[in-house]
This record gives sequence, structure tokens and C-alpha cells, in this order.
Amino acid sequence: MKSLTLKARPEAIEFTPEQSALIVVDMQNAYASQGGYLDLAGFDVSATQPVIEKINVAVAAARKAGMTIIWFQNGWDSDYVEAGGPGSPNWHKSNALKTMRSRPELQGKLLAKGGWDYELVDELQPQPGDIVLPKPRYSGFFNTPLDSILRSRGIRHLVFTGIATNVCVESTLRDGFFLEYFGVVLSDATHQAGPAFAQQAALFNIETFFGWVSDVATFCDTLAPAALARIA
Ligand SMILES: C/C(=C/NC(N)=O)C(=O)O
Repeated sequence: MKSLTLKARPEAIEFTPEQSALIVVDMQNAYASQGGYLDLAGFDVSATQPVIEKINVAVAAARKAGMTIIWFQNGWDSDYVEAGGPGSPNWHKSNALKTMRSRPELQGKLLAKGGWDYELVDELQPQPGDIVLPKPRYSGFFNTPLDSILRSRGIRHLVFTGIATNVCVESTLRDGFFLEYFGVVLSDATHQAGPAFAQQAALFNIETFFGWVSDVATFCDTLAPAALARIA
């Protein structure tokens, strides 16, 4: 297995595709589509289409190079037992749950398994061999088998895409940092929940304290030789 060098901020980072995962965080209608949860809760989702396209490019390149692809889906059962009741901070802080409390006609619709809001957007669909993981909280490491799946495959490097940079992407990358995973964000394959400064702040935090920041074109250029080697 040959290691590759990815140009990134604050410095380049080495990784081996077979020991790395591309993680697609929560590319569901809830987060990327008009009429989904974030839109209904008042967050701007008008610029998510380019992010969807970039993720498709990154996923294709990662798959060709032999990386594991992991798709997260955030949400809960349609009775919201998994969301936690008033004894959970999630019940108080989740804007999806708050939106449904203020608009009872939406009850059972937002981030509920089995519904349109929970589904991945049409343009991004897992392929055989990819791993799809439901998650009930912002961090993909919490109450999911992510850590054991990664350990069993010898994966130490995690490349992140998805929505939202400042919530589930950053939470998962941070938890990964504490578990000794090297986290890289492809900035143009992510989008924030909230104003543009939330994106800048999340990327600043990641690049300065928790990981590395690169972009989709640089990632694909870096992987190209590994993909060719697998065909030859
Ligand atoms: C705001 C929010 C973000 N989720 C995510 N996937 O980053 C939420 O789930 O309420």
C-alpha cells in the first residue's frame, strides 16, 4: 500500500487510501433540500446544490482509489423515542424537534426514519460495498458502530464531506481526533447551518486545532495515481 500526500491547510498530510474512509455526513433532504428541516427551521439551503455535485465527484474518486465510503443519516424513529425526551439536552436544543413543537402539523415528518426528510438526496446514493450508518446525535461516533468498523479495517484517516460543517461534520471530526483519527475536511464539499461565518469558524477550528482542510480538486488529483494503479 502506497501512501499519498494530500496538500492541505495548515500543512500537507500523508494517507493511504486503503486505510482511509470518505465520510459523507447527513446528505439528507432535511439538510440539503428546499422544504427539508433546515429550510423549514429558517436556515439558508439555497447553496447546497454545488456541494452535492462536489460530494459526488469526491465519492467517485475515493471509491476508485479503494477507500471505504461511509454515509451517515441523522435522525430518529417516527415516535422520536431515540431523540430523547425533556430529560435530554437534545430535546431542548434540536431545531428539528423545536420546529415540530411550534408547528404540530410537521410532527412525525422531520428527521423521522421512513420519511422523505430523512432520505439521502436523490443525487447521492450509496453503492454496493459502501457503509450506511444511522446516527441519533450530532457526532457520528455516538451510539453507532463507526469506531469498531474503522478499527476492524485498520482505518486511521477520515476525509469529511457533508452538511453541516459547524455541527455534525465538526462534532464527528472532533470526536475522531480524541480517538486518534486524523480528520481532513474537503471544504467545498461541505456547507454550514447558519451564516457564512459559521463555515469560516468551523474550518478555522479544524485547521488550527483538530485536523486539516483541503478541497475536492486537490483530493481527486492526489488520488488519481492510486485509482490508475488499481486498474492496471
Ligand atoms: C443543525 C443540525 C445539523 N445537523 C448536521 N447534520 O450537521 C441538526 O441536526 O439539527
